[in-house]
Amino acid sequence: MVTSANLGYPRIGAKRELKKAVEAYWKGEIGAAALESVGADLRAANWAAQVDAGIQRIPSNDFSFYDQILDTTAMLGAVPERFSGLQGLDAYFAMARGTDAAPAMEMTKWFDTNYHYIVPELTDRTRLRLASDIPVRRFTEARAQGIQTRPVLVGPVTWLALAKAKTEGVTPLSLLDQAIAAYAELLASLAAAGADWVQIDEPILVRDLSGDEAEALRRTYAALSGKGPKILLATYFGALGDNLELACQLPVDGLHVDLVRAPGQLGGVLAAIGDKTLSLGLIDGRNIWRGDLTPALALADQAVRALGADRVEIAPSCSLLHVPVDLAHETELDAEQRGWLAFARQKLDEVTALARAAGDGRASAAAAFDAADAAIARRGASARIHDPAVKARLAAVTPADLRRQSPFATRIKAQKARLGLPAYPTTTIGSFPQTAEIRKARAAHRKGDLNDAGYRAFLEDKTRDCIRRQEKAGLDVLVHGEFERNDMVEYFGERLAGFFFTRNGWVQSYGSRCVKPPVIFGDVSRPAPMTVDWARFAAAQTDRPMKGMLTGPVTILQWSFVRNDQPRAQTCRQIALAIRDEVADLEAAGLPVIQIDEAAFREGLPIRKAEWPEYLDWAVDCFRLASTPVADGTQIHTHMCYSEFNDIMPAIAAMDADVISIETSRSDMELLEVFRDLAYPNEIGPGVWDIHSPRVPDDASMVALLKAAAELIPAERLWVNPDCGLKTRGWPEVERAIAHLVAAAKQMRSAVRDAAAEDCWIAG
Ligand SMILES: Nc1nc2c(c(=O)[nH]1)N[C@@H](CNc1ccc(C(=O)N[C@@H](CCC(=O)N[C@@H](CCC(=O)N[C@@H](CCC(=O)O)C(=O)O)C(=O)O)C(=O)O)cc1)CN2
Ligand code: MET
Ligand SMILES: [Zn+2]
Repeated sequence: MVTSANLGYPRIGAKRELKKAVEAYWKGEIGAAALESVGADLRAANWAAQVDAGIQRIPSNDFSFYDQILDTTAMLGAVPERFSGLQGLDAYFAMARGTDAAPAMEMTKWFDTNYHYIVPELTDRTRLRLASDIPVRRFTEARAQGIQTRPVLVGPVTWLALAKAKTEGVTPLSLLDQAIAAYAELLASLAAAGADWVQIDEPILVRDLSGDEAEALRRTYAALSGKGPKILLATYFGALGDNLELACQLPVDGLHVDLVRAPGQLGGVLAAIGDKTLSLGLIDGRNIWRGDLTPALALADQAVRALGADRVEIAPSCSLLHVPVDLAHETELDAEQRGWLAFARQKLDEVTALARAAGDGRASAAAAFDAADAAIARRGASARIHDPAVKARLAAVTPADLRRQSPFATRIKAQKARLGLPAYPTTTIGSFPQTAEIRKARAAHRKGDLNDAGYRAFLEDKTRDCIRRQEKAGLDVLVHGEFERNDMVEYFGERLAGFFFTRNGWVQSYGSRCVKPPVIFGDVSRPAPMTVDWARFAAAQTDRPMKGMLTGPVTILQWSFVRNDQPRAQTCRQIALAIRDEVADLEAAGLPVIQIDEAAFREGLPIRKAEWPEYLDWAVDCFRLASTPVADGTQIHTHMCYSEFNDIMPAIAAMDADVISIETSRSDMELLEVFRDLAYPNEIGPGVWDIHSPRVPDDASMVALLKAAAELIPAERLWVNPDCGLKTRGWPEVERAIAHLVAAAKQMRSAVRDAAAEDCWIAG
């Protein structure tokens, strides 16, 4: 028999129950017991759905109130000292979100996904130990419901590899022995509780590994094997590549490989796997397209022939955390498009159909296979996918379309003359608080309870108010606030041809925050301007420079579910042309500054270094294609957040934006050393306010960050701005923080003036 398995299920709930409960807990509206009970209900419902689908290996401990890496950090007792006064859930959430007394821990992207994890912090005083038995409690909880689960653990080597050492001389791997001891204790408890298997995720096996990391993997699994339940080592998001032998030789009982991203690795894995069980990741856990079951079955058959049915499992490529919960809730999609899709719940059915067919022949799951074949064929043949005009326009793009008229040194003079800004100009990243009132109005408009004129008037009011507040605070370059946007990608998806979107296709992005990625199914074009009306309206409300606000092509690509019938680069170029038209229209409407956000530029980087140059080439070209149709005097900004940028600085420079605003405040400006070392030529706004935390920084802390920045970057090239947009914050904290931000810029300006006066004095 071939076994059906799952690696992880979305925990937010089909109706985002977890988000609502967690946010209610933060607001003090419900207590810890009520929150725990929502968590228990979600887990029970998820287990039931998997039993119902016929999944035989069902995960537990894939649930989390915020993030599974943070859970592991707490489990290993690696709570940073600044949170030591807090207990239980309050300590846990404080680590993620910060408190007035203790800044939050860093947050960054999980491999190449739009999921963010909380970065573990290690110091010379960190002592790892098994500080929590949550995985055992979850296992027992499922058992009480009659379900034998396979607990999921983040692997110790991946956890350490993602951690950041905060004191000199500490390297994460120096804590390996402590981690191994904690995991050994945990595995023993799981075995005692009745667990026969555990799944340990070591996705770092698809990265370029250092020799130390490879050695750490060997040491860890030599120590953990045979000490408790059987171990399935899970790898995903890519090929094992040069780590294939290593992965196959580790003394574990099973190995999971991603055959959606890397189908070509099956032969090599079969040759090297020895007597392990092999879990085949055949259903795409990163996209929403209906599975192409026939070629997947060919791979499964190959594995069964080589290993025998009893040693083969069929699974999604990775945890289903990265796809929406259930297509059943999409009642407004047209029948054709609906037939193209599979969300988490549907993917479970695909897994069981494949497992049955791999064990008992295709005929045993004929209906599922015939339906899948027909759906795939219909999608390929759909007339809605192809637009000859888009293809022709793309073919006609020339190198001149990728260049500004003049080099930066010339452009910046024209821009300075036009904008007349002070030193250390202040601005924000675009969005202002998306209050409950705004979301309610948008929901009412969508339902038809608020008509177009009423919604428009409401938004005009909010926009005017936002501009007044920015003027009052004394900001230099203003924004309109993005109140008309549900999300910076979904809004554009809704206005571009080649996209459709879902009503309830939510995916967790970080903590309680979710996104509803639009679906790119066909050639992309812009039927009409998307932002020009609002930009023009906003510009007319003030004498100060107004910044037009767009999302860039790479970010729209990265945060959508992308068609899988042509290379991503091709799709991205089509989006770039659409944004290029919008940029030209904003310039024609008189906007002197246009920001093109590329928040996901780094996230799109392939996991393997060997694939970086190709990606960076087309990603930079796409940004340039989108951003270059303007005159020298129009200032192009870009914005990036939430990533480690150090290793892609030359590409960021090659984008040639006049100004880049970039997230830095949680990492103490260390990023700017790279800007300095590379002699980054253009202007930079290093974020001085961590907007992902409710904590309001004072002006002194911002001045300290700016002084650190001014040590590294010439003052005349520095801007003052937050780390990211303000949509998740409330107005009271925003008003206080922007007042501090403007005050900090003024203090820096007076320092510039004093220095200038001193120069005069010396010269005189
Ligand atoms: N796509 C994307 N990826 C990203 C980011 C991003 O901004 N967008 N930023 C980074 C991550 N940061 C994020 C920051 C904020 C949110 C966020 O605020 N998400 C909102 C949803 C945003 C949204 O789509 N809002 C819609 C729908 C809101 C809603 O829930 N409406 C209610 C009704 C209104 C009500 O009564 O509250 C409903 O439909 O039930 C709107 O404003 O219209 C949330 O979780 O709550 C997400 C990610 C990286 N990745
Ligand atoms: N302009 C966007 C905003 O301010 C950029 C956000 S990047 C995640 O919200
Ligand atoms: Zn941002």
